[in-house]
Amino acid sequence: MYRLMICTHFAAAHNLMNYQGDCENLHGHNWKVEVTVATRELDKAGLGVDFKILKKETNRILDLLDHKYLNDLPFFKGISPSSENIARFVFEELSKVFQESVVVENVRIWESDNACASYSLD
Ligand SMILES: Nc1nc2c(c(=O)[nH]1)N=C([C@H](O)[C@H](O)COP(=O)(O)OP(=O)(O)OP(=O)(O)O)CN2
Ligand SMILES: [Zn+2]
Repeated sequence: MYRLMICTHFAAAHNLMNYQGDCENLHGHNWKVEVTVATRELDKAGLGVDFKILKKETNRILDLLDHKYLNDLPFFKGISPSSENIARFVFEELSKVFQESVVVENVRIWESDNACASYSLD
């Protein structure tokens, strides 16, 4: 199995729902996003998936979040826009993009240099 990972980022505002503390107030982050996909097959160029395509498709999804107030977006209606739920959103959207031979394994969302959450099917 080949595993590929790309890193990208977005910036947005949010406030956690049902949370008591600073993070219930409006604030923002520069989130770092790591996406891992797996494939058993390589194309004639020796690529599992072109990193350019993986970045482009991930960034297309992140554009839905970038410079937005996450709590206002349809996906987060009634769902707290935590790093966990952002990871699930990116995972589910990206999983719609690729054929069966390319499996999205993990999406990791870094909220700061020292705190991250990830989502995978396991
Ligand atoms: N499991 C999670 N815990 C928290 C999340 C989250 O998404 N998943 N999010 C937050 C808040 O968004 C908050 O902005 C982050 O708070 P905190 O970790 O305290 O960030 P700081 O920058 O203040 O970190 P320090 O290391 O204390 O400076 C909270 N928890
Ligand atoms: Zn936050």
